[in-house]
Amino acid sequence: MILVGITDKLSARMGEFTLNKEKVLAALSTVEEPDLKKDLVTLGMVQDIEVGVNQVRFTVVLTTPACPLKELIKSRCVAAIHTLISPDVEVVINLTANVTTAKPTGPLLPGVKNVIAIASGKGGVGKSTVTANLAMALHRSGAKVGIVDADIFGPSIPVMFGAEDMQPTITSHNGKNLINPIRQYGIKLMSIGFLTPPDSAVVWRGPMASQALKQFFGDTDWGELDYLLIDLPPGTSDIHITLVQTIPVAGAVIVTTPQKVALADATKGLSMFRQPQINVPVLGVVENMAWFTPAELPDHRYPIFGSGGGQLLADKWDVPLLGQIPLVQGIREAGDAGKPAFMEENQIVIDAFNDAAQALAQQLAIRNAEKAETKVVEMNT
Ligand SMILES: Nc1ncnc2c1ncn2[C@@H]1O[C@H](COP(=O)(O)OP(=O)(O)OP(=O)(O)O)[C@@H](O)[C@H]1O
Repeated sequence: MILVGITDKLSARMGEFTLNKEKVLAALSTVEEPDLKKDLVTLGMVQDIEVGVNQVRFTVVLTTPACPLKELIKSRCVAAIHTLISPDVEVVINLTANVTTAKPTGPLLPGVKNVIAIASGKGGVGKSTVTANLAMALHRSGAKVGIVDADIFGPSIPVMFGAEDMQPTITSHNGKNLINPIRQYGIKLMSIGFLTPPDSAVVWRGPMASQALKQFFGDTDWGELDYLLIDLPPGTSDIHITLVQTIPVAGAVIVTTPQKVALADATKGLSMFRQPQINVPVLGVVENMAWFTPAELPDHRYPIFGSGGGQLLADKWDVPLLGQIPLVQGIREAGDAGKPAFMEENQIVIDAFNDAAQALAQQLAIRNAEKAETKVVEMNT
């Protein structure tokens, strides 16, 4: 966070208006954070006010660098000062972010602010693709991001990040050996794929798989992260239970494709998080392969898997539709080439993942402001 010196005592008398820190605070206390429904001053989002001659500078600390409302908040701050103090004041706003968390600092993942589970009812709907590209979009916005590939039986994150030949190193911290996650394209990654030889069939029994997942949290040095995305196996499994019992999960995202058969499965996946003994808030639905857009006709949308399914699912469970990702050949090609499609130059793809990432970060900020502390789920199994 950039800190600027505070000149709280400086007040400048300009023509018919007085400019001082108190007046600026009073004006900004009329600006509501649209999602959190409280004013910016009460929320502690205004910092480092500096008053100069006919000019005011201050910092607005957002709840996420991926905030989709940044420009709106900025323009409302300017409008409040112009309306309540004077239209002649020059307003300079520095936007920064401090990602919020509802997670207590515990022995596991002490520096990780938000753990987000990415789940799907059915296999092959593009859950790993969505996870990889959401991670890239959040990272580009300025957030610190990691991915745990919890798809123990079919890990695809190493391939999607061109990291299948990489092996994590081990470092000793106070006598304890910790795994250093792989770092690729600015994202920290951990996957069972890094610990087993490529092409070897991994035969894991349930308890072994759960044990491996626990290591990704207990024995991995994640450092500081704003968002740790967990790419879960499709459906419902022991891995899901292990996850919520091991670490506090802030929320879940359900990835689905629009057709009826996928929705029935997605409903099962979603309802699992809503079960009282699991009780992980569902942050929303991402509809993948929402329509087909050919490279040579970027304005065309062919709803080959039907349309409106994601919205239907979201409405049924009263959660937001976070985004719709088109079926684009380049997304598949990029995944196979080991570079998430978000890094390529297809603006349609970049916009789709950016919108979904912003909506996700926004829902999480609302969840962190409204809901109780994130807890590990305790169950008698
Ligand atoms: N929007 C898209 N456009 C084009 N291809 C896509 C899209 N989303 C996913 N794919 C491709 O579909 C295939 C399956 O995607 P992915 O591996 O992400 O699915 P998954 O749900 O994680 O699968 P699994 O059930 O094996 O975990 C991959 O080849 C991927 O590149």
